[in-house]
Formats: sequence, C-alpha cells, structure tokens
Amino acid sequence: MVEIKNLNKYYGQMKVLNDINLTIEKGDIFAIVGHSGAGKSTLLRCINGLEGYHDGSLIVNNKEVKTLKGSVLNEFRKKIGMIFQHFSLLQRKTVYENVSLPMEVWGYKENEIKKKVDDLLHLVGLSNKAKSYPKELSGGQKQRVAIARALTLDPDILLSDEATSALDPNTTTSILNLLKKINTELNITIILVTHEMEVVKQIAQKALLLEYGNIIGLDVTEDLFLQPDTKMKRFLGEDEVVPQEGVNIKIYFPKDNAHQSLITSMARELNMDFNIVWGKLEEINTHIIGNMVINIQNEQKDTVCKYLENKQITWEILK
Ligand SMILES: Nc1ncnc2c1ncn2[C@@H]1O[C@H](COP(=O)(O)OP(=O)(O)OP(=O)(O)O)[C@@H](O)[C@H]1O
Repeated sequence: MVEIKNLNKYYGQMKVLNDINLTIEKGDIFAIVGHSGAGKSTLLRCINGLEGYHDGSLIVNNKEVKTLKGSVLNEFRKKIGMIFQHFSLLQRKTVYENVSLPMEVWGYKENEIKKKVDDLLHLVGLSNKAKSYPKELSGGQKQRVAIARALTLDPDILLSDEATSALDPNTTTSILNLLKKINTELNITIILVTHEMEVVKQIAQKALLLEYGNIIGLDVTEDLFLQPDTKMKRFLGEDEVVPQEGVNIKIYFPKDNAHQSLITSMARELNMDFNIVWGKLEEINTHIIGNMVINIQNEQKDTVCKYLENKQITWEILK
C-alpha cells in the first residue's frame, strides 16, 4: 500500500528526511511519532504528493508519487483523505455543505451527494447537526465533520496530522474510537502523525519514531513500548533511577503475563526479600504490558536469574 525506500528530502540545504525506509500494509493503523520539527508532517505530505522528495522511492497504491502530475495526481489524491489539528472547516458553510464540498468539486449528482453525506453524518454521529455552522460545534464535533468530509470520495487511506492535539483527553479517546471504527468497518488504512504517546498506545498497531528526520524506532507498538532501546527511552524521557548498591534486574511483562503474580511467587518460592525500585503497567491496544526493576543483593543474583530463566521471563541486568 505504502512502500518507502531510501527516501531523502531537503528544504534548501537542510536535510529534513534522511534515508527513510518503511512499509505500511493495507488496513494498518500506523503512527508517525516524534518531537516538534522531527519531519513528521513533511513525511505525511510526501505520501499524498503535497511535497516532493529528492532521492529514493515512495510508492503509494502502486504508483511512484513524484512521477504523478495534473489530472493523474488529482485522481491519486482523491483516494487519500486528510484531517488536520485545526479542522480546516469553512466557517460560512453548514456542516452539510462542508461535508458535501469535495463531491461538489468533483461534479457528483445531487442525489448521490445527499445519500453519501447523510450516511457519513450518521457514521460520525452528527445527523442532527447537518444545518449547524462550525462555530456552533465543539472541537470534537468539528473534527467529526472534518472526518466525514475526508471520507466523501471513498479514500483507501486516511492521513491524520495531529488530529487530536487540540482536543481534551476524553474527546481524543472518542475521536480515536471513531478512527478505529472507520479502519475496521470501511477497511481504510490510517496513517497518523502525532507527538502524543497516549494516542499511539490507544490506536496504532505499528509506529515509526522520527528524530531530526532519522528513523530511531520502527516496530509493532507493543514491542516499541515493552522493551524500549536506549534511543526510545531517551525519546520517552524514561530513564529509571535505580540504586547504586546490589544488582538491578529489569523484568518485562509481555501482554499475556502482566497480571500474573510473578514477583510474589518468586519471593515465596526462593524465600527471598528484594526491593521493587521502579515499575509500570500500561494499556497498549487493549493489552496490559509493563516492566519492573527489582534490586537484589549480589549473592542472590544467580538464583534469581536462574528462576527467571526457568519461567521463560524476559529480563536484563541494568548496568
Ligand atoms: N516549507 C518549508 N520550508 C522550509 N523548511 C520547512 C518547511 N516545512 C517544514 N520545514 C522544516 O522542516 C523540518 C521538519 O518540519 P515538519 O513540519 O515536518 O516537522 P514536524 O515533526 O511535523 O513538527 P511539528 O510537530 O512541530 O509540526 C523543521 O525543521 C521545519 O522547520
């Protein structure tokens, strides 16, 4: 669906995307994550042909994007919907008129437009707001209108550029649930740019981490968060503070193990005391995952490591 190979992009002398390689499969919910200025929006705009790129290949729906021009480019863009942080609605038009606009521009018949807009307003839960103006809507409702508008031309892909960044946490969750519904019911691939880790954890199956235009992480979301490498930890601002004395062992709880009573069982079975010095459990894509750091005495190390090995638990000794 989207295949990017060795992609480089410059603004003047500044390289903003450096050797990007990734594949997004049809039906994925894929997150592009990074701090401000990382190049997230630029990458998103390259995908729908709003920005060019210098070297490398970017294939979307079997087409090399930079070769597309004129009416072919317009047809290509028709299959890619987009939503934005500030909704981009026309203030002087009603909800109905905002949603119908792309179909009007493409010259669809009035009865086709009416059916489509009614169906989409129903899908986003705004059938009763068709005659309202954007200024009469909440932020979440405005984003629902923008989502309906992005779906009018039956896109294969929906691009979301910080679509929940201006919303409160509860509204964010309701918009993410709507995006999940669109992904499953309409089989639309969703590529979302965000700087919010909570968004990634709630919705994305895979995520790409960008830092100064470089990929520093690319994996299934649960794996990215379960066992973050040094770069990912730095990105998350998550360096554990652990005691200097003894041995610190970090134990990982993958999705099906998080609730098991490993720690208490280990203490009981080995008849051993130890300190829990750091830990967290969190929900990612409805699975609970987490990790914990325990501090033990040097002479307990071999026994504990053997116990964890026998239980086939993933662990590491922190240096
Ligand atoms: N049209 C442009 N001309 C020149 N430089 C640009 C242009 N657009 C973006 N940049 C620069 O490219 C870099 C990447 O910008 P981009 O908007 O892609 O980052 P981002 O990760 O989306 O950031 P943010 O989260 O703040 O939107 C930044 O250094 C930015 O200043």
